[in-house]
Amino acid sequence: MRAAPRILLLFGTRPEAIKMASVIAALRRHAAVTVRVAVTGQHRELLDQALAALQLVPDVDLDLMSAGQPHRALLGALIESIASLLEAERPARLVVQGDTSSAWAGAMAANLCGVPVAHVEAGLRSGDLAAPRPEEGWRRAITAVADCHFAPTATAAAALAAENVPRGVIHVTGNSGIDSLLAMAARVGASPSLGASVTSFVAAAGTRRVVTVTVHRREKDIAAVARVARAVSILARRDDVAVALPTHPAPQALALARLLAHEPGVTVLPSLDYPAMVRLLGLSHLLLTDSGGLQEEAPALDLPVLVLRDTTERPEGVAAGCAWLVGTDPARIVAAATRLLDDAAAHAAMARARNPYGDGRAGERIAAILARLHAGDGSD
Ligand SMILES: CC(=O)N[C@@H]1[C@@H](OP(=O)(O)OP(=O)(O)OC[C@H]2O[C@@H](n3ccc(=O)[nH]c3=O)[C@H](O)[C@@H]2O)O[C@H](CO)[C@@H](O)[C@@H]1O
Repeated sequence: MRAAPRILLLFGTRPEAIKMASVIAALRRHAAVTVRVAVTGQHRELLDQALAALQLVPDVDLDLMSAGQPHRALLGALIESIASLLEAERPARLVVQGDTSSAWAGAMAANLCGVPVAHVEAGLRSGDLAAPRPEEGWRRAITAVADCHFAPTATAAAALAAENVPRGVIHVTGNSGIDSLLAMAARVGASPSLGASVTSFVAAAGTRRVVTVTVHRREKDIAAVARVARAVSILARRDDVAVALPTHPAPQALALARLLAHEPGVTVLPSLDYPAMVRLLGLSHLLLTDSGGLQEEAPALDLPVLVLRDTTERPEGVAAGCAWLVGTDPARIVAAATRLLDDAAAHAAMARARNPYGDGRAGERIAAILARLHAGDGSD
């Protein structure tokens, strides 16, 4: 009797868990493959919060994060532990997602061990190795060792083709983050107790319009964070606005929270669990962010987004009219936000623009391709 080939999915952070969840669920419906899930624990607390919200239980937990660990020490530990895991598990394929250090280390360890790599969310490029660093470099390195590339959009597929990745191994699937978002928005809509940690903020906001702000990119220097803080403090003084500031363990997010903690119109929230974040986004009038995942999610919820970065690897949202790239200049941020707060037609045009990131079925498409690729490779 032939054993079904194993597909190992590996990740370590909150956004990866959110974007892998639908791929894992869809792959588990294919009897021709055995699905194994391993987590690195790269961002322990936020990962665990997301796993719980998604009802996802990993088969293996490498638990590699430790307090005060320098990033380069984490990278070494990741390579060592993932290579040992691959030797023990002997999967037919490793699947990684996006651009985190866990994804990079997984792809490099698999290359070392001769395990083929599939990359979910392939082909994103800012064109600048320094923004975001290290993610832009990690993406390019993963592309170099993968032999199966799941591009979320035609733009991402074209970026891969321009780097000479053969067309036959590039698949345009949509972004799997939209699958999880739509599923979670439906769950949150049906259950008032889900994501209840934002309820008191929402009650206090009353009739004021909610402006949600998140900043956590590690390449942002403190001066850039201070510029964003200045812009947010000006917006928060409007009597028709309530600013929600969910934090993050990254120093940039903590610095922004410190700078805005005493502004009366700003509510600093802890890092929200995924249902609470989805509830907050659903109630927001405007989103200001440097997050990658939030740039994708906002258009699917008809929420205009101002991107607090100078470049983005997600030009589709800007081209579709769902997002404006505003950088970190306070005057520019305030002018854009003021326009969207005061000009209902401008806000409506942005909210109505078509979401370019997917239809909620990316996980199904990715799973079908992986199952087809490995259906014949069982071992005796
Ligand atoms: C450079 C870059 O763009 N890199 C991205 C990066 O991550 P990111 O920038 O998207 O990271 P975050 O902002 O942390 O996550 C976002 C998710 O978290 C939810 N959320 C947010 C705040 C909160 O309080 N509670 C929550 O639940 C939110 O709804 C959303 O789903 O890694 C990904 C994986 O490889 C890549 O895809 C991706 O390119």
